[in-house]
Amino acid sequence: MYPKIALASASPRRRELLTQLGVEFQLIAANIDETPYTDEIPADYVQRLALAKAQAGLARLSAELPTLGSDTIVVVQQQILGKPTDFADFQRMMAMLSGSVHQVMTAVALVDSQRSLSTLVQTEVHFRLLNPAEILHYWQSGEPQDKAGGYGIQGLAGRFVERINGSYSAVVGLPLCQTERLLQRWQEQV
Ligand SMILES: Cc1cn([C@H]2C[C@H](O)[C@@H](COP(=O)(O)OP(=O)(O)OP(=O)(O)O)O2)c(=O)[nH]c1=O
Repeated sequence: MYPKIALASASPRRRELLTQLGVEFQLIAANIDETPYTDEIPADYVQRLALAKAQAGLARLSAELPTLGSDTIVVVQQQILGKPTDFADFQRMMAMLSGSVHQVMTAVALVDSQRSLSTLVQTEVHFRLLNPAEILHYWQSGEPQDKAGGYGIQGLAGRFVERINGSYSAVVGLPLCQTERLLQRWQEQV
């Protein structure tokens, strides 16, 4: 149904979500510098990274395919939370998320040497209050370490989430509905 694509990602979640769409894909590594520019706003940052991942992946392919890159960030009090570097960093993040509302932004970009399409999906996530014992316990589970904002809604941290307003799959790493729409737009343009 959709053209075969390349997925420029090392994330197992993105792999699973793309499989859910029934898209045939090959994996390609895309290592990019994720440092934000000075004064870069979160929406610009996440879109720039998704595009950079897609372009880096495309550049490594031996035979060209439309290449998809994606990036997810957690934004709270105008700050971008990436992956926690250590326990102290994680504690700082949990203190900001506990009992409050934050935004999860996921950008998706699809590129080849001729064109580029992208989308940005924003979801509001409401966390209940967290206590120090469960924060320590959660860190020790090993789940927070490779995740933006230090949590996985699809895992043990699901219990912290009172409600969301937006796309669940976007929080996990790839918005299913909007990504499918992107693939449809890509095909229609040919
Ligand atoms: C908020 C949240 C993030 N995440 C994940 C999604 C992303 O994999 C990760 C955010 O980091 P990213 O830098 O977006 O992606 P990544 O480094 O894991 O993979 P890639 O190779 O594609 O760059 O956090 C969850 O799995 N669940 C959640 O609830």
